[in-house]
Amino acid sequence: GHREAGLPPGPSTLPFIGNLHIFPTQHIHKFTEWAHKYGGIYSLKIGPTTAIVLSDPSIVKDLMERRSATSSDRPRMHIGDVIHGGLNIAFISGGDTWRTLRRAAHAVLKRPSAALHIPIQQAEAIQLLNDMLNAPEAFYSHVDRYSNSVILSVVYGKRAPRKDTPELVAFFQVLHDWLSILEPGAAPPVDLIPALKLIPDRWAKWKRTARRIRQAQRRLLFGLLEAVEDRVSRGRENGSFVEQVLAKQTELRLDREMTAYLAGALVEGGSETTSAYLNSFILCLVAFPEAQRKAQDEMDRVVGKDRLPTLDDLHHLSYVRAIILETHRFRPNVPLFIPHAFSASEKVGEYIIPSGSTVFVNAWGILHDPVFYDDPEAFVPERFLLTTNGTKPALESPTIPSPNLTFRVGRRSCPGIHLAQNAININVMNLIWAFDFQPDVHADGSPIQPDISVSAYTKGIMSTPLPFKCTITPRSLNKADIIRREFEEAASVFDKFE
Ligand code: HEM
Repeated sequence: GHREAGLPPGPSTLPFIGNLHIFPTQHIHKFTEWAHKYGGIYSLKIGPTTAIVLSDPSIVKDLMERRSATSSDRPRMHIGDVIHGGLNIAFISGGDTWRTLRRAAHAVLKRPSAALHIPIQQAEAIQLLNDMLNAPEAFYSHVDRYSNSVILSVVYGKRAPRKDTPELVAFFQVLHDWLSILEPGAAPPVDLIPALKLIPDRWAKWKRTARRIRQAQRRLLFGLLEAVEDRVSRGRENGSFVEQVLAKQTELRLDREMTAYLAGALVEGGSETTSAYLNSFILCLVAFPEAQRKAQDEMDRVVGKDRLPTLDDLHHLSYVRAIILETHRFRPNVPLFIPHAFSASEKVGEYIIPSGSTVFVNAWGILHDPVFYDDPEAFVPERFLLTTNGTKPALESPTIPSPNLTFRVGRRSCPGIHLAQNAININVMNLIWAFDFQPDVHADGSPIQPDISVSAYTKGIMSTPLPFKCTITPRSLNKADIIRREFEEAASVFDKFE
């Protein structure tokens, strides 16, 4: 389609590719290059649909916060609706069902509720250290196991001690199947050409695939739910999300169907995001040894060598806090957010945004904007010691981007933020305390320069470092002993989740 009058400017129209309005296939920096050329608000025409990209924090604030009543929808995703029956909190429109799911998610994920999960997060984090000690070359998959296991414990009270734990394998197989059918080209573009939905089943393979995925997902979600109900009936509660929701079902107005889908969506939302961050953090440590050394020095000064750090220590670790924020800024893991959609048309200056347009919040572009950050392409934790937002000193811009931008703006903000931040804080401190992270070496012993460019990360909604190698060694024998001892002690926490 051509660009209608009144739309913000943008690159020439893109070819007709199914689902591109939901799953960008371009690398994130492309969206930012376009922002440099066309401005803080521009449009993309993708077939008949319009996407708006926001890279200016004051426009983001205006549209996504002040006008959140009309900017909190999600783009239509027919195949997704067929699979989850309109019950996936992250992908459905902002109507009553979403509000009910959101209220329940918030009830069990707000800051004080999230704090109840710290013991299992800590125990799992100790297993992560122990796994890295025993098989450092497999660190990447230890991190994946860690974040999958924690979220399964938090949501269902059932952990995954190994990468091949059946619940874990089944969950992520089904998740993978359903996300891959949404990828551009995997199915015909039914959202762009609604008539395609009318093609009878026998010629429409996607319909059969979608039904098969739906059935597999339901077997899994209800199986996990039943296991919790069964445990509760035997008086063996362990504080999981599903237990809390079951206990408050009437108050939260969640039926069994909604409970099952909400739990599933939280596991989906909470696993890959956390591991993406932690693996990205490790890559940054390897690529920026100077920053790693400064963080270790601070850790040694504040915590010492004879005990593991705790969450309370973070108040005294300003450089560690800065390195956490700089990792978010430098390589945000959800760089374009989950696309929103407008439920009514809106005017921005002289532009008209039609109802139904997709909106991408270009968090990557904002967090790399030289107007706000000195030397934005460099990894400089010190910027967060200079100013709380890491932005240039004495900025007079009315809207200075917040480092929390990687989690939230407006009504669809990440409900898992507290759980995620606790996980990140615990693990970052542990890793800095425990190990040296160094580049992998060539056969002759010379270091292999780690690739920290955006092409070392996945494209699309999630930006995760592609598997990479590095050398991980404990910083002392005593620390290795402490890790082994703490791991044995963690068994008493694990007991309740096995
Ligand atoms: C490093 C970790 C994480 C990051 C960076 C992150 C970031 C985000 C972002 C950017 C969004 C989209 C916001 C929007 O569209 O406006 C989002 C949504 C969401 N996140 Fe997270 N998240 C993380 C961890 C988690 C965890 C641990 C959970 C679950 C416990 C979770 C559950 C969700 C859900 C359910 C949504 C959809 C909300 C809705 O559409 O109403 N996330 N997250």
